[in-house]
Amino acid sequence: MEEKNCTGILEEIADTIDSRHGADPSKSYVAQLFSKAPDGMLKKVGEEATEVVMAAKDVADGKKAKEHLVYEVADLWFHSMVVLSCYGLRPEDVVQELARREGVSGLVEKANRKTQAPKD
Ligand SMILES: N=c1c2ncn([C@@H]3O[C@H](COP(=O)(O)OP(=O)(O)OP(=O)(O)O)[C@@H](O)[C@H]3O)c2ncn1[C@@H]1O[C@H](COP(=O)(O)O)[C@@H](O)[C@H]1O
Repeated sequence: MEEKNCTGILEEIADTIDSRHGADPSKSYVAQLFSKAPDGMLKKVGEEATEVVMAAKDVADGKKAKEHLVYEVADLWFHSMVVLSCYGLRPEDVVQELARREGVSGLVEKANRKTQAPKD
């Protein structure tokens, strides 16, 4: 399979997800998730996050191959992207935030969070 640029593929999937607003839930899984928002949509993120933790443990214990973790993280990223789209946000917004943090020690960033966190 042709390897795609990471940001490019995230943007393409986000475009598809965005296009599902108002779509028929019987024809689109993303439209189904939007129709269950917020609770049903957000519940999936919690489930997928738990599955990532379990997959990582299984990989660490040698019970599962590393690809299993990749598979579960892909589910988590996908469901997180659905939530972003629901609130008018894009993966580019997340990448921009990560870029802003790049090179800043997590310890320094943590200390700054108290003064720089987004306002409620
Ligand atoms: N990347 C994904 C993607 N990753 C995972 N999933 C779905 O996310 C679900 C993962 O949740 P689970 O493992 O809990 O599976 P499940 O039990 O079937 O899910 P539920 O019935 O509990 O919702 C599965 O149904 C997967 O098929 C995805 N569904 C869609 N996409 C992308 O979204 C696009 C639009 O999808 P549609 O709106 O369905 O056309 C697709 O072209 C893809 O690019």
